[in-house]
Amino acid sequence: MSQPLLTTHDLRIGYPTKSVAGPLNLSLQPGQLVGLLGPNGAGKSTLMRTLSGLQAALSGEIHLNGQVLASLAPTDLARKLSLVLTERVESGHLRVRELVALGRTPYTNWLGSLTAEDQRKVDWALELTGTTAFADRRISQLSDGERQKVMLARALAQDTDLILLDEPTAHLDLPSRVELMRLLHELARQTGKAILLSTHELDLALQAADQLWLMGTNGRFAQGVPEDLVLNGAFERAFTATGFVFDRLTGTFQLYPSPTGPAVQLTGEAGSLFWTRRALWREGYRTEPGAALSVEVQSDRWLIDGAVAVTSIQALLEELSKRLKGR
Ligand SMILES: Nc1ncnc2c1ncn2[C@@H]1O[C@H](COP(=O)(O)OP(=O)(O)OP(=O)(O)O)[C@@H](O)[C@H]1O
Repeated sequence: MSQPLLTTHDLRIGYPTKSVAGPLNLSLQPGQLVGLLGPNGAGKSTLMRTLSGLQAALSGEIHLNGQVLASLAPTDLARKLSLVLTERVESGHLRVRELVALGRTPYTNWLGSLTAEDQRKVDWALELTGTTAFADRRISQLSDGERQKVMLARALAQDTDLILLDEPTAHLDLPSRVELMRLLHELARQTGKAILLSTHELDLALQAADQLWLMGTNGRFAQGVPEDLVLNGAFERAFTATGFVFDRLTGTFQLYPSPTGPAVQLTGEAGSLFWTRRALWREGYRTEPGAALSVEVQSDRWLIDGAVAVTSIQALLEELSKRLKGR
């Protein structure tokens, strides 16, 4: 494994009146997408602000490319690390290319004039984020998803080894969230940059991130490959206080974790089985092997007690309800 880009050493984060988490001994590798997850108030923003130098650590050290972060001058820091915050951009009157070019500020002279190399980096950043087509539009004329990609382009134009994004998917619809996560994953791979993003998108982060940093309540912390954290229970523990039950089999949180209604034996084809189980649980049915009432999921139908076939989950629920009333 290559040298870590960022490490923390017994880092404690928080406020003069309140310690939020620590001691944290973290490490971030180049070329990796890392998802920072945790319930509301766990300390994700506090950690992001501390790692980006916006907020002082309570104690401990952060090393970036082997240098102590707190000792770096602002311009040096801006050449090593870029930060994309959730807040809407104030500069709506700027055109996309102008905003992305602001990413070159740490490299330009006091007049802010761009060299050919700066222009090349801006073009590269627009290209990588798929924003070249609206480079001449004003920021105020973009959708939230487009604007978020432009903010990412600005961070790329800044050409730092580390990019931190605080809830980049916050205002986006599902397709845009999926697209942005996929883009971030590809960018980490293609550019060798380390990307750390805080998010509430548990499902997407589980799929896209190379590593997860899990912040639980009470300062609990775990890091590792997402699947390891699911299998060793750390993922569930980070969210236990939320009152939801995490289903390791499906990687989802259960809204109806322990139904107490009539038992159904459920067998059959995997894909439809998942959705059938979900509908049965919502209606309060328990799914148990050997139950008197049986449902077999076949490719295009559901067979009840080996005899009656229905062709939709709605019809299945109606039929089950009828049968139970008749018992
Ligand atoms: N300026 C502050 N002074 C004191 N405590 C603060 C301050 N800002 C945040 N906190 C507290 O620090 C803890 C962590 O907050 P933080 O905003 O980092 O959590 P978060 O995980 O980002 O939450 P969310 O998911 O809701 O954005 C919370 O208990 C919060 O109340």
